[in-house]
Amino acid sequence: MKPGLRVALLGCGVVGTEVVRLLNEQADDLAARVGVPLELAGIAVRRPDRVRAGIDPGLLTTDAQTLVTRDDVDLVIEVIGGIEPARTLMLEAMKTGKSVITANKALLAEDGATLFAAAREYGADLYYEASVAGAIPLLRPLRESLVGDHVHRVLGIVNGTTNYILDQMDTHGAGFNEALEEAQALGYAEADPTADVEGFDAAAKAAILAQLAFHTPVTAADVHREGITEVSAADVAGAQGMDCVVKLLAICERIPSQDGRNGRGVSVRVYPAMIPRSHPLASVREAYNAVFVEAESAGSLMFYGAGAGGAPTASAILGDLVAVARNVVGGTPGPVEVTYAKLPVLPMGETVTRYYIEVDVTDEAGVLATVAEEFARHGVSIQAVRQVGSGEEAQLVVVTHRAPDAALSATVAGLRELEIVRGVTSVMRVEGDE
Ligand SMILES: NC(=O)C1=CN([C@@H]2O[C@H](COP(=O)(O)OP(=O)(O)OC[C@H]3O[C@@H](n4cnc5c(N)ncnc54)[C@H](O)[C@@H]3O)[C@@H](O)[C@H]2O)C=CC1
Ligand SMILES: N[C@@H](CC=O)C(=O)O
Ligand code: NA
Repeated sequence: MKPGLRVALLGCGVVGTEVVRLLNEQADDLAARVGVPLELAGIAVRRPDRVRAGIDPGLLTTDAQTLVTRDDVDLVIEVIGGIEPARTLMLEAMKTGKSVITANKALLAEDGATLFAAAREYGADLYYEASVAGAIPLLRPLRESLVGDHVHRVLGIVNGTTNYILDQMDTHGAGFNEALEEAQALGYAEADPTADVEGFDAAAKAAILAQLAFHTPVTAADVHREGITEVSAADVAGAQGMDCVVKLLAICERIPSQDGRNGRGVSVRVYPAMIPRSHPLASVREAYNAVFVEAESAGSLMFYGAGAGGAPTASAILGDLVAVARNVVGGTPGPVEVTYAKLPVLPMGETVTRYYIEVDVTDEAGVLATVAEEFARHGVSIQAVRQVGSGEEAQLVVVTHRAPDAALSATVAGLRELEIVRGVTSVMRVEGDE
């Protein structure tokens, strides 16, 4: 057989361990698929003394910098996570002509431009399927299969940890912290789970998706982000009362304009929202992910599968590894990102959404009219309103029609100022309906 391609692995945690296992277990098949064997040249770790079953201790090093620049290394897999030293290591690898495979959405969403520029400059491949929606082939379809189409919208559940937590709260009445601990134990959560529960992880993925879908530069800082830490048992119960379920959604939309096909700009946002139980996303349980892509000619496509966890993520990495290795063997580099469209990312206030609002009110004549007037004052049309309880317990539950988010939040602020309002107890956007 021809000489093999030598692979450096950076990081050997939840995902890295599974990458090593698959590389070992599937060595013969991978060699047959690529045309040459793939051999592990070294594994950069922080704690080399830790016992790692099935891993040759002779491969371990704490010197990642030297590993990525070694002459006998052809390809680099980065599964350390975070911004530094991951960025420097990947840049060093590409500078020395090595292609890179990464699962690092945080870095791609913060400074993908630098990485893509280096890939272009040094003729290296940069593949990152594992960075969004774990095992689900989603980036390659956007990057290759759909690159001849015109994508209007990408919408879905892209964070396994938060979906696991919300699912446990909905189906078992579990508490937030208890469900988060389970998700961590199952290997779904980021090293710092704040990235999951505050929506940073989903926002990074939304930025990557929007950039690919709309061929326009989008970074994590452009994404409107709300996490699930404020989602209470009462919100979940409120959703159940509406025959809805709460999901953390990532939504990337091209906002139409009167003139011009590209649209006025794009809206990229992440927030918990109610969706009807009849919606396909409502049945996405545990740490699964699901994403709809709506494109002009292809129509609506749905991608579903394991969005987190060591083995599923390693599957996406191995897929990229084989693709990149084939490119190296064939001497044909993979696709290079283009962000020619330069569409503005529109402020959240201009995005059109719907709200579900629960208001504690004094139970007296004219209250409904006063509340309705506040909505009207901001040009927000009410779709449905009902009173729950009476006397001290009186509550109005209002669901609006679609309106600019700025008008909806101004309405909520106005409601809080009304004398007859004792408190606004739940505010949540409603998606997947109307
Ligand atoms: N766990 C999951 O379900 C998924 C993770 N990812 C991404 O994959 C990457 C890795 O995630 P996990 O494996 O879950 O994290 P992890 O925290 O389990 O593993 C990261 C490993 O890198 C090591 N490390 C950190 N700095 C290092 C350095 N300078 N040199 C050598 N080793 C270093 C850590 O000691 C740790 O063992 C992250 O970018 C994450 O966002 C992507 C999709 C799913
Ligand atoms: N922490 C992430 C891991 C995959 O990207 C998640 O929970 O989805
Ligand atoms: Na993926």
